[in-house]
Amino acid sequence: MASIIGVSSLYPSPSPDLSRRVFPFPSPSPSTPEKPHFCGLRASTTKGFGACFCALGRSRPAKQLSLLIPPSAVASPNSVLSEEAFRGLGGFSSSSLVGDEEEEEGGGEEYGSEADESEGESYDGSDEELAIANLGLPRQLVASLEKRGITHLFPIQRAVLVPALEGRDLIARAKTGTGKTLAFGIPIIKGLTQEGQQTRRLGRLPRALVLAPTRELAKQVEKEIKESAPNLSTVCVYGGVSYNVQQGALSRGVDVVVGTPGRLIDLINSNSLHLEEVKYLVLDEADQMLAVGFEEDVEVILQKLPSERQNMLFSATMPGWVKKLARRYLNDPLTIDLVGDHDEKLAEGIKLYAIPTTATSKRTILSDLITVYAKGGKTIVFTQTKRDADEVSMALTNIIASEALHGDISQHQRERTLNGFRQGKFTVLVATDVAARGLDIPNVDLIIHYELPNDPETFVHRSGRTGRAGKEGTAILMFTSSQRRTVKSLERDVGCHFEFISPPSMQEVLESSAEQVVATLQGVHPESIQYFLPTAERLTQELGTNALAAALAHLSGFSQPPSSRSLISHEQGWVTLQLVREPGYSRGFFSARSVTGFLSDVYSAAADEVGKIYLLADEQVQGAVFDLPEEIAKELLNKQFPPGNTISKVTKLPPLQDDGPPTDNYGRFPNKDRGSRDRGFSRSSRSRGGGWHSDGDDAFRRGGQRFRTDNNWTKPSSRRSDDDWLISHRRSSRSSSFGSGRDSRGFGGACFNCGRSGHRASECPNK
Ligand SMILES: Nc1ncnc2c1ncn2[C@@H]1O[C@H](COP(=O)(O)OP(=O)(O)OP(=O)(O)O)[C@@H](O)[C@H]1O
Repeated sequence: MASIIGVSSLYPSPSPDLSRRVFPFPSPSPSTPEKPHFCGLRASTTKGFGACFCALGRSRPAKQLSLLIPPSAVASPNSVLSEEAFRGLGGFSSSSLVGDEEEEEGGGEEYGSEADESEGESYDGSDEELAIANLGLPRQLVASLEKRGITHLFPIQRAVLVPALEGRDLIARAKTGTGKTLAFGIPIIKGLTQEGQQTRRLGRLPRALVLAPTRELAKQVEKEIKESAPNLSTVCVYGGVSYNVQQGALSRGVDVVVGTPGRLIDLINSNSLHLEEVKYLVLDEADQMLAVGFEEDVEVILQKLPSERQNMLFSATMPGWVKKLARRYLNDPLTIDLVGDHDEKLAEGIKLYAIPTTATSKRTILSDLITVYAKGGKTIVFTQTKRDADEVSMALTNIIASEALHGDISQHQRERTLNGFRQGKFTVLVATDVAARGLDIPNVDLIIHYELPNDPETFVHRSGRTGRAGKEGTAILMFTSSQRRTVKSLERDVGCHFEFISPPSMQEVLESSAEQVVATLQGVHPESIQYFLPTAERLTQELGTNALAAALAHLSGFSQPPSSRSLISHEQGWVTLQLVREPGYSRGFFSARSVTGFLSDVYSAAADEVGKIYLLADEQVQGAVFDLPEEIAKELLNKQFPPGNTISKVTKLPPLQDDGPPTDNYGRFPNKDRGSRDRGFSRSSRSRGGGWHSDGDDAFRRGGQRFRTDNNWTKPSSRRSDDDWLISHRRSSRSSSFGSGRDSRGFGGACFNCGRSGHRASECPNK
């Protein structure tokens, strides 16, 4: 028999020899997520690369699908016949899809004739043909899937089904949340179920083995298989928990074992797990096995398996080790790639935003983003380090219920946390990348990359925790100004596009908070309401709608008025003001120095304390916005201004010149300072780990984490002074430019009177 190695998610293959054919391809639409349209095949094979044409089942605009066959990843010319993956479902109805009910229960009535007719022909998929009930699958399987709302195959499931049922070895890749688990699960469940009751003896040895890189993923695969096939015995083995329960389950007899490599090896070595009857091997997230240092363990396990088996390998990328695995352990594998090399790697339905931040403003912005963008739904915030995950979660807890998840948390607590999050007991999970891969948590609305991920793959996997199974979701990337280039690289590498946003305004935060409170109020039990009616009536009489407004304010967490907040840095206690100079009063070139000069003339304390200054983008109007501490701003607004100049507090930022003028060294931070800081952002400083491990027995096995020097992909520690730089930039602008004694020799602004730099208006020679 052949072997199946697992299916992982997606990612652009680094292999330069990957050839691509692009085909119109329907994908699950948010409106009908459960009914993706499938495609048949009009094959063309050129230079050994398989290709298929997928015909749309309806008139929706076609999406692009590519079927990629990297020659280096496959074992023989045969295996590049990837059109096999999309052969009409009818093509195997007479053999592979023979319903086991026919054999076991005399059923199997629902598949056949139509499919038979399409054998060997192009296949124009339709809802009917993708209906799981029509595929001759075990009735129990169809019923349990239907119970979970799974009635039609997803694309990767469709592509894998035929070759898998024919016993082919497979290498597969598809986007996040597109149903890869059932892509291998359905054929395996069918195969095992078909073997009949006689194999269900006590103490039976496992016939299917699924390797997963993390405990959480292993648990999830186990859950998916258990729920789909309650008739089979599925056991999950992983580290961090006692051996006894797992050994007991294995000894009672098992059909499917799902596990992480470390614990699997321990159980094999202790004679608790015997692999000699394994017929199906799935290697899920194969490239991640490499990334967390499991390559040796995986090979040890593969060598212990019977040679007659079917292998399915799911891998987002094809690093050398995965290719070597495929060559060494797979038999003539068929490669199915539903991601492609150049297309967007993110699942559809994920809306992407990017937001510039600084280290100090991050946390305030974070809670506001969650309030405004998650709208009370589930959010996962990804940090780079375990410490950050703890700290961010702690800081959030005062505002929104949140929990941390990372590798230093005990396995039991990790499971409790994940369950609580799944069940909606709290709405914000702050996690390291331990949660980035594979976790399937229903209805996560928002992903926040609190720090940039280490590489594009991690970005895709983190983001892929939302927008699953055809649903919609939002991902927001927080970055500092020096990480702009990395954000651009990310767009290029992932084939995505960010919409750049500003921090939510206080108004938006207040409105969203109120909306969420209103939604919560709608869930209050009518009986509870009765208890409070008399008080509510009295309050309404006394205070009118103010009573309700006060309740909303309190429940929104705004019992006290919101403190002022900069619109530029989003720091609390700061206010953003706008200076506008009327055209008739122009004194030539207007720059940030004009602002500092103006301030020093009007109220020197303001010049001392001014934060970032941005010029207005409006060519017709000379002006700028700038930050001041709240008290100083109040004082300034009470001053008399020279004619033609207005200063006002703004509640929304006007259009600004991008990043301010490049030569702007208001506050004396010439670009060379920035450059030298950037140069300090070196490879050697990037040594700290990302803070997660995948298996307690294999704690802190890691390796393979990569970073790019070409476009600034960062290791966790690269956060170091990047953010600090921004802060010191502004703070030292205060101390160095406008330092003690306000010595005019140290004056870094421009004269308000003549516009030249180096002196104040009071000392202007043209006065
Ligand atoms: N045909 C289907 N119809 C409806 N829902 C499905 C279907 N197949 C799978 N699902 C659901 O879609 C969700 C995502 O599936 P799964 O976790 O297998 O995705 P994945 O591709 O492995 O994602 P990732 O790459 O992130 O690991 C699961 O909740 C699963 O139950």
